[in-house]
Amino acid sequence: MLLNFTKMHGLGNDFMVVDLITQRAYLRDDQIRQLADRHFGIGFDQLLLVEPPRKPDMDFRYRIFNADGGEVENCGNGARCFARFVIDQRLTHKREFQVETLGGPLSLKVDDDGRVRVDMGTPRFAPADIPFVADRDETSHHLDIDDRSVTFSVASMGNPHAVLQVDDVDAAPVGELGPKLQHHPSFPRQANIGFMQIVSPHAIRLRVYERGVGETLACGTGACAAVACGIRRGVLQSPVDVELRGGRLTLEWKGGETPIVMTGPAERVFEGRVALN
Ligand SMILES: N[C@@H](CCC[C@H](N)C(=O)O)C(=O)O
Repeated sequence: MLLNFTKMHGLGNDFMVVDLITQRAYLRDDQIRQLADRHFGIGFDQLLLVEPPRKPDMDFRYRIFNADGGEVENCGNGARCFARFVIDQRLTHKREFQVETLGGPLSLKVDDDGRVRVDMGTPRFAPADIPFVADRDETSHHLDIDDRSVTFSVASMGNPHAVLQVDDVDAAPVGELGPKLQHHPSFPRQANIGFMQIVSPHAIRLRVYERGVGETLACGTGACAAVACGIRRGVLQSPVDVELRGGRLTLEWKGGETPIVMTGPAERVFEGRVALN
């Protein structure tokens, strides 16, 4: 069968977006891995599926699959692309709408300049919510990896994150320490590993080694987790500009039970049609 799709990106974190409202398809995890392959497939970090809502108060169901074929709870850059996609495809006439994800509901709003604001929900820090194996909810945790003690904070944005503070993000051991911490048994569902350099209380630089993908050019939920952990530790103040390898996001968080709000771009790259084997 032939499947219509749109290739999009949010700051270089790239997506295959599939409308499953006007067409029907089921993608197996081996098919997702093949499509995600940058040499033998289309190439993407995540597959985003646009589906009808299952709950009456929601506009759409937003499903996310990593390049390794695993379904995940949330994707921030994907949420902005999702919002642009449903408007461009005329699947809604609204500029502001609610979507259900595996990680909970999100509110999306497309501004007149095309940038998208996403209410990403309330960050959670309790170890059980990540999930992370620890006795207590603390702002910093430690693990021994290869004979050195690694210090980090943890947060859930629906999906699991660990955030390490580094002096120079360009020199950070993202490709070496990222996978080791990500697969540590203390993270039973693995985690996305962020390396954060603090530039000022209102600006950070960030690289993220993502679960199910590896290092990406940007991670929206990783940006939310880094800012939330930094504000909770008292080293950052809202609003915070987050410079990722693919560009910049703005994050606002008033703390406590309030939602974290992310603003950034969403770009269409091309339309295509692919045969599913
Ligand atoms: N790139 C995303 C996060 C995608 C999911 C993540 N890899 C996970 O496994 O939780 C973002 O922009 O948030």
